[in-house]
Amino acid sequence: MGSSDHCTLGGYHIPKDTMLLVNAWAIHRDPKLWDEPTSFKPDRFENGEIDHETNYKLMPFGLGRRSCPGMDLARRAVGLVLGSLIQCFEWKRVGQKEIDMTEGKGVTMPKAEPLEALCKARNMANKLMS
Ligand code: HEM
Repeated sequence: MGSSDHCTLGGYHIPKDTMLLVNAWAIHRDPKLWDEPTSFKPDRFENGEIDHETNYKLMPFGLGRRSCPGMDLARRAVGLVLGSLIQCFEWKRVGQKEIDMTEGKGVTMPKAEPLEALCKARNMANKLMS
């Protein structure tokens, strides 16, 4: 689906019927918007620093009328799934080599080198499942 009419966005003229894609990958790594954009710093999201009503620099679920309708479910599920994987299993990497975090190509950001890991159910997980 393209733009329904001519318009100007950020100084650029957008003709009618243009398909415009937002490069969230670049916005999420823009050093003008983020301090050390490629560092893992979860504390940057503490204290409600990012106000989702007025601040559009974080958009993992898109924005506006066509944003992801599964956002609330996904936000709950991600924490629950990750917490369950950590709580129920013991995880080990294969070998001693540091895990290569290089990004591969693709819309869903695959790892360039697939992650291989060993997992073993903890005792409490067996109790939980039985
Ligand atoms: C971590 C998990 C998820 C992420 C990161 C995610 C992200 C996104 C993004 C970026 C879009 C495109 C928004 C746009 O075009 O601006 C989208 C659309 C959509 N998502 Fe999700 N999503 C997730 C989980 C889910 C779940 C759990 C559901 C359903 C149960 C869901 C259903 C949809 C649907 C139906 C659309 C299309 C909406 C439309 O085109 O009007 N998503 N999602």
